[in-house]
Amino acid sequence: MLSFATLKKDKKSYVNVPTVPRDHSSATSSSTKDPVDVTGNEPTFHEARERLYTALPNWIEIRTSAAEGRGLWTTQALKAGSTVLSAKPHIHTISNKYLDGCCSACLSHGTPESNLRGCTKCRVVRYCNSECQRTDWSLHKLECAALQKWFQASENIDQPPSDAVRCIARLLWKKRKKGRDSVWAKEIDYMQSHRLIVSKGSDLDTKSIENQTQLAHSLVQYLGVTTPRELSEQFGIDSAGDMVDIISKFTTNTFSLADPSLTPIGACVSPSVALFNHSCDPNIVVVFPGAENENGNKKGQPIMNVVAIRDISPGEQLLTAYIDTTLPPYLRRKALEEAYFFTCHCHLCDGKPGRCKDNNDNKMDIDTVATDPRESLWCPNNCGGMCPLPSVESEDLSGVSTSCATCKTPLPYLALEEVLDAVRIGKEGLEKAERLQYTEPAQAKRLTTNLIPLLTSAGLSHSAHPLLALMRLNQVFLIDELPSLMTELTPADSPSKDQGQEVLVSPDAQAFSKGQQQNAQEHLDECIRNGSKIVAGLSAILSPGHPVMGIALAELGKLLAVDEVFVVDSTDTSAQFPPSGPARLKLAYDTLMRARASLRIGFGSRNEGGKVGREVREILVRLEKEIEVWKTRVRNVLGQKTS
Ligand SMILES: C[S@@+](CC[C@H](N)C(=O)[O-])C[C@H]1O[C@@H](n2cnc3c(N)ncnc32)[C@H](O)[C@@H]1O
Repeated sequence: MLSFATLKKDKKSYVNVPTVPRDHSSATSSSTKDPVDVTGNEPTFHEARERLYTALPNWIEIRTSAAEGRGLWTTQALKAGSTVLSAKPHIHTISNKYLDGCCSACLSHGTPESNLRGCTKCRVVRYCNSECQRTDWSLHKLECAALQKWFQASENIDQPPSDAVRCIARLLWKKRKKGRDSVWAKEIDYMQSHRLIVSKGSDLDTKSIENQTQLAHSLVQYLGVTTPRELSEQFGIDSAGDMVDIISKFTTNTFSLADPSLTPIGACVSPSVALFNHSCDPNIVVVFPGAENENGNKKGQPIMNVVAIRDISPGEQLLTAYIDTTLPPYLRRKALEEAYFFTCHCHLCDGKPGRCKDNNDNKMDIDTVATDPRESLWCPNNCGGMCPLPSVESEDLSGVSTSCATCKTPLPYLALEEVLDAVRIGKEGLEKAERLQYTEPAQAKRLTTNLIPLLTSAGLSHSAHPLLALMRLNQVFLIDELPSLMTELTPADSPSKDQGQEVLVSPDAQAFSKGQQQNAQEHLDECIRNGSKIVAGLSAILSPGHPVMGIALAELGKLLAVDEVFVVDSTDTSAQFPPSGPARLKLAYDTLMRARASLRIGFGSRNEGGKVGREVREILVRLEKEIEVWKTRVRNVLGQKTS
């Protein structure tokens, strides 16, 4: 997902921040109140403010509140799809998993043709070309030496240090290069740290302390310093507290670096962008338009774009989501408390969907509270409505009942217990499949494939957790395994009549056996069915302009636009999904039109919906031509019949 998500998995933090009421009304402009005592450095944030955050346009105000610290407010109206700001991250790193496949400077994915060239000294990072290598050299030369030493230190080590260690090291090297008094360094110094909470925390969990200690040790080893004095002189880290501070700043303010299809490929830090606070119903998103963006930004300079995903009024706070907002409230709350030390009080978290006790611990009728699509069941009477599902984790469920919010048909108590058991099994299976997806993909795929029917037959809606997450993971495997037969078909081929059959067979597909053709078609259709359920699930949760929505629609539209192996030559395709022939082309066209509209918001209209938006536009042009060919063919057939 977007935002800070992936790195958080590596670095569970220690204590929960005390719950504080959300109080925007008390937010003050930065000119009247300093925010948090972030560093103790002089000058104070208030004095330094004038020189800092030049990436922010002047119509964005920094205000502070007791509950949230600093945040950003707009003083002007913003249209959905408008770019709020473009910032060059202070630092970025490609994660270990993508080092071989992405250019470490401009983030472009390597292709067999482009052949990313590896650094011949460290043999860890890769670049598109010498221009990208040059752009990164001033930092990579330090990194390169550190990586070589890292591998020399132990023959058994064949992995670079963790993503977090590599990113913090780049940050410290660059800070040293820029100078401690530079604006660049001050912006880092003034980033929010939870050092005080962390240091005071009495109920730290041991695993987190171990992780943090391990991270600090690896960092010191990687930086190549051997004495506290070196650490202090070279990097301004004078004590263990300072070390906690820099790690905390990093984990609190780091964004996932995503490619144009939203795959998280690394981490980056931008102090200006880090000033946006969190909401589970965000009005802005942070996206990375890729190397060739509309501003003519040169390769080798990744850019973060902050985009409004709905119309925003003057005076509203600009809020992004730090976590996956398709998760149900109890999981979002846990993720935010563990990683960011706050309890979210956005309207979705305080709306109490899925709860069966009120704030005074009184049992409520589950159907009297709003249905959260993330915790919902289809109506047992099939009226099309939904029943709210109590959260599996938190509450005493004895005697709790639920019924359809539309027709009020109750779900029998025993059935509810069975559903909740299925949800628990699904949750455990999802966690396991997520852990195994890179190391043992076949097992991860098997898990998702087996659990989806279990949860579907339990009545979970497409948007419910963990069904939606399982379908999304399963789709990754299905698309990966899309038979080569499908991808080998050239898009412009038009099907030809197979003698005496009710089907038309693509000429390229004729090179394959009938069985292979059937399997390929069935596999493609399964991907399409799964993709359309994912789109339905996401639509119930995300705003139409959310980039995740745009990418899911684009993926589905592209699958529908893949040439069929068999085209069912029948006029009655109403019962069949996905449809075949012209009906399928039409559905592909409509889906891609929706994708385009969504991408033009989520990735910015100025940017034509990003790289995927531009791809979609090209496919639409091709589909228009194909639809025209079908129409002409139908006109010709009709003409022959009447003459
Ligand atoms: C990336 S920083 C955001 C900027 C930060 N408020 C500052 O003053 O620099 C993330 C931190 O801001 C605070 N924060 C962000 N969103 C919040 C929210 N909705 N409620 C309470 N605190 C929030 C939390 O302390 C969190 O760890």
